[in-house]
Amino acid sequence: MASSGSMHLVCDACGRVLPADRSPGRCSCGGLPELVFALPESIDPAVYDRRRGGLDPLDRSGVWRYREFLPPLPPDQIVTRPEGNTNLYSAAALSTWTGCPHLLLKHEGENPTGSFKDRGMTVATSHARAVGARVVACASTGNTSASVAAYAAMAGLPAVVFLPEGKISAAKLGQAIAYGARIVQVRGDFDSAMRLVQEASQELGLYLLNSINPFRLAGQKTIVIELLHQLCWEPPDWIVLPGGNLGNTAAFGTAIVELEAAGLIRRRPRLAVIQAEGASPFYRAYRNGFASFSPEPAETVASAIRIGNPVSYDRARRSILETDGVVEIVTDDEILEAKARVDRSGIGCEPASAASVAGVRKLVRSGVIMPGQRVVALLTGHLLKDPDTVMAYHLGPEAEHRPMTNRPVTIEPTVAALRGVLSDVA
Ligand SMILES: Cc1ncc(COP(=O)(O)O)c(C=O)c1O
Ligand SMILES: N[C@@H](CCOP(=O)(O)O)C(=O)O
Repeated sequence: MASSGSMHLVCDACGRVLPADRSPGRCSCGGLPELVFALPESIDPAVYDRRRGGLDPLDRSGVWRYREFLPPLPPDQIVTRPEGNTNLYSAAALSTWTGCPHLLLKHEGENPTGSFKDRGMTVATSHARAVGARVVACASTGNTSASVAAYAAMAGLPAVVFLPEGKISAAKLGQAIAYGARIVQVRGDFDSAMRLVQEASQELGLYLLNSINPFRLAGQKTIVIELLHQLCWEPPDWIVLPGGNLGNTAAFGTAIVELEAAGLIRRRPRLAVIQAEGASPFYRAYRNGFASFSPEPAETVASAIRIGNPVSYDRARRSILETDGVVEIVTDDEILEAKARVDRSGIGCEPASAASVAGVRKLVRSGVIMPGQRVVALLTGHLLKDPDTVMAYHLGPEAEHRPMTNRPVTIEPTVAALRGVLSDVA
């Protein structure tokens, strides 16, 4: 690989050097591969302002613009749409509902395939191409498979995606089908699909594109880098994000430490990771002081974070410790109400994303987040990712007990009939 000389992989458990010229998998000791490359000791932030307005395809990407924090890969192998450049929003109704006046929402659903996964996928797929991978693969609750399928198609690589049968949204399945991935439905949950794909990638030589792959995490660091750039390098007090397989939690901690070391920020924002109550192994470990960790069966309406054995548990624990972070849980009802409110604000998101907004509200109510603090909550996926949940919320059997519901009406094609249903507004 032309420009990989200054990069290598080490096991984060035993320190062994691992090969960087193939799919980065677990070390034989079970540890996870960590990327090591030269990071900037200091950097003039003006370089990023200049690149933001540039025409170079790498400068236009909200990932590759920050390439000083990415592993060196041959530019001619880079697969990019481009990604990132996602907006920060405020909404008065959400500030009121959460009790957090200084709340911003960073919408990662604005990425090319509708979720944050594209930020990691551009880096990992480029590495896969640079090392001559023949087939790429992932296990997925839906978003990773959509992103893998799209980036593999752009790279001209076959993709195999392992999905828990019947457990991902039709919209996400439709994306993977449309982009041309080979779909393998596994009888079991996401965690069993994840186990299978790790075994299969070793046995069959598939290049693994899940977040166990540190090139994925390198790309996902740019969510934090870009948001701090948008805030003129003045960190918020909190960054609040949903936690599933915990790749983002891992990547965010690394990004914060690296940005501080490079002199771009002078203090660390705290991370608050929000899990669904029914899929909360990380929360349980946090509550026992990280003394032990046990995987558990997972169930939640937020299918994207229906994960009971997160691969990046150890990395994420480090991020919480390094940022004085917290982990909290929210119920499915809280997630659904938060989603309805984010949707009604005109911003919209998928259910797992709304966990972060529900989490802000809970953390304000418990006094962990102070009302005067500046908070950025991450919206991880687009509203259109999960229309089934929208329909169930607004039209399903529970609808009449839910806040913010919106039921379509059907009328005869006459103005008189219309008057009858619009009398409160027209
Ligand atoms: C929409 C969405 N939100 C949140 C998550 C959780 O992110 P992570 O696995 O990085 O914890 C996922 C997938 O895992 C996701 O697809
Ligand atoms: N929600 C994820 C689960 C897999 O996570 P990954 O970050 O390890 O790929 C998905 O969309 O599949």
